[in-house]
Amino acid sequence: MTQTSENSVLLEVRGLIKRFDDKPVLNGVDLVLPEGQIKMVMGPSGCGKSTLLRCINRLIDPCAGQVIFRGEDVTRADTDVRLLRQRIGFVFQHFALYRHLSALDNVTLGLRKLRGMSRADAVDKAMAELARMNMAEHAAKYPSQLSGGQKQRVAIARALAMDPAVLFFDEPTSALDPLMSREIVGVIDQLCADNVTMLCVTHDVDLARAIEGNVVFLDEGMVRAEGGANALFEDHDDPRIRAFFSRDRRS
Ligand SMILES: Nc1ncnc2c1ncn2[C@@H]1O[C@H](COP(=O)(O)OP(=O)(O)OP(=O)(O)O)[C@@H](O)[C@H]1O
Repeated sequence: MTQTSENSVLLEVRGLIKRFDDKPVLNGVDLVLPEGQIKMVMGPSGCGKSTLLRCINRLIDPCAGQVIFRGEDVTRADTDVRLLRQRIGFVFQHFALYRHLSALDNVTLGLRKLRGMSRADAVDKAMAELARMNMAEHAAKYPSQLSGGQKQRVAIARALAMDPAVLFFDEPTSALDPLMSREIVGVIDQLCADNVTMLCVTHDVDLARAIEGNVVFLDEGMVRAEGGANALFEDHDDPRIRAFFSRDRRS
């Protein structure tokens, strides 16, 4: 890990509140993500992790609080939501690749449709990102011909190809067997070394430990603890946090 703590702030969440039909889900979440760093969001099922990601990229609107993205309040009504989403690369648990497109065309699609790139330029850019993910030799294959780990590499290449300011991961290893999970842990570790800014929702204790990133522990819609992954797991004095991690270790 070569990340430093001196970087400027890319994303700041201030007092974020979200209710669904009067049911509180986020109860005042604060979070700071410096440029070039990774933050892992962990916590029990239903504590609001995905809701937090969706509020930040305005797939849903928070009830109160602010999201400051490179100094700009993107919760304002006049925010250019399309531009905001272009600055956030999203990597999903189940890859979300188009089955009828090759790995290469899954990556070129956004470059051509959203960026208006020529086919030749899009292919150059896509091949560079696939090579970065060690997937160049599989570029012509369709998702059904790829392993889960390879599909996730293509999904990451697709997100990176759009030159996002930050990558959001929503459970990037949950759909993978242990061997493929380790493969993706290696990829994320490499992105950390490359100073890619990342916000990663995960249940995967092994991922959080291996990456040694900063962990935000969310419970009942609030940040209950924050710190280095290994320190939180081993030394935290809150029994709920210890219970969470010991339960995960057995699963
Ligand atoms: N669109 C919605 N309408 C109503 N309730 C919702 C909606 N989206 C999420 N919720 C509720 O909000 C709570 C938090 O959901 P969320 O998916 O953010 O949790 P999570 O921490 O990501 O869970 P998991 O770890 O199981 O994925 C849950 O009780 C969920 O049922």
